[in-house]
Amino acid sequence: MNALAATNRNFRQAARILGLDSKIEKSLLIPFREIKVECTIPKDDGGLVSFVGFRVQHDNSRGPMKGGIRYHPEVDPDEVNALAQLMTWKTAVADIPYGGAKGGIGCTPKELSTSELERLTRVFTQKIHDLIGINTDVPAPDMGTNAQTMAWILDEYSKFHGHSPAIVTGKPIDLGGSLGREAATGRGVVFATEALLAEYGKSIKDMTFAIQGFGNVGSWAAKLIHEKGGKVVAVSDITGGLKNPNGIDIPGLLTHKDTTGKLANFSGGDALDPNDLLVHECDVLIPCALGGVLNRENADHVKAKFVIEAANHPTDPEADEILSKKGVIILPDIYANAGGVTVSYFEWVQNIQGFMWDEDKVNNELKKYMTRSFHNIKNMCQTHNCNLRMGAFTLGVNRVARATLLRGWEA
Ligand SMILES: NC(=O)C1=CN([C@@H]2O[C@H](COP(=O)(O)OP(=O)(O)OC[C@H]3O[C@@H](n4cnc5c(N)ncnc54)[C@H](OP(=O)(O)O)[C@@H]3O)[C@@H](O)[C@H]2O)C=CC1
Ligand SMILES: O=C(O)CCC(=O)C(=O)O
Repeated sequence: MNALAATNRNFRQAARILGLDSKIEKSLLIPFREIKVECTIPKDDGGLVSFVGFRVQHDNSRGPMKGGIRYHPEVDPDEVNALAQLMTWKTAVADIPYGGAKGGIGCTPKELSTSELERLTRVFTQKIHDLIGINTDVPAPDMGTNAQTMAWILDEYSKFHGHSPAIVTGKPIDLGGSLGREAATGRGVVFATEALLAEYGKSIKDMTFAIQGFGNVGSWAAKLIHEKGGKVVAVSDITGGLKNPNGIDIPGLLTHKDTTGKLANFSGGDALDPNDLLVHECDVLIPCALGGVLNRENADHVKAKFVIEAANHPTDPEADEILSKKGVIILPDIYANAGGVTVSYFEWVQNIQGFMWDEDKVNNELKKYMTRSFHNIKNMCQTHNCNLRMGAFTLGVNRVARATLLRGWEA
């Protein structure tokens, strides 16, 4: 089942639990707008190369649409659609005044030079600049993009609309980015994990962790877990995996990845086949890379007792069912990774106010939002006798449906 079919299925199940009117259900399934653009750029060697870029704006009933832009070879319209819809439920679960959107370009960023990436980002921005805006649709980083990508979008957008720092979040601090945004998704994952473990009388220091992906989200999650006394026993990126039953030296590994660009060849552990990371012995598994990685092929072999979905849509519905039957507790993506968009919201607020918060304020507010959402999800689980994924979906869908109804349909 592809990401869109899986996301639609979860949404429909939540709609059924909530007894949602079928007309509202249908209107929430159809995205507000789907944009597909051709992006041709000159290569450094003088040749031309063409890419396809997407921006799907799913829903704006609760506020401007919000979501990252992904650069990855597997970006396709269905996946972007699913990720945009997930953003709508995520912003509603976090109770921040946004709708949902997502963008992407089908490319392999590691095969492009910095100048080629800059040209590609600028061409994409030229094609969509009149369809995004600080009160309509605010992009941010996702897989394969970063603060520099946001700086190029800000600059290109500002050529058409005047200086507009609030047009993107996750931008460099020097251009109005928020302190704490770079770490926010990983930090939110840690706050979410703490809230979940507390329900079982456990804390991070009692647990062993396996983390798939060591980019923005995975590396920050690993660092913060390590600082809290948790034992990270396995990690992986595209280049390979690493295991150490006594706990990996995460600060050392971060330095190694910074210097070499990869996890491979780090001396503080044994090599691990990256495909085995998800079924490695641990208490808590945190996928922080691609979608669909937990599926019917591997779900039955997962050893973890808890799965924290830091990636978007890492668990397909078949795996969801297998893991639930095994008693594995899954903290769903639309809550677990909401720390990023929550601090994006703080960044946007700071840009609009023209006033910068200090990092402690950002982190303390983030903890408040993550803790409050966890308790709201738990209440939905109790009310509807459902698991955490359906608790989060019903919470988000209900808020969006209420906003949609209140706004009405009069032309
Ligand atoms: N950035 C954010 O604020 C947010 C991100 N997310 C989600 O978190 C996930 C990760 O995003 P982010 O950290 O930003 O992305 P990055 O591009 O910074 O990092 C992605 C990481 O995944 C690794 N990776 C890719 N494919 C594989 C694979 N097959 N096996 C193992 N590792 C792999 C990459 O390896 P390598 O380093 O070798 O390239 C890299 O370490 C995505 O699902 C994203 O949608 C969710 C909310 C917010
Ligand atoms: O920070 C944001 O606006 C969006 C982050 C994102 O793309 C996500 O949560 O999946």
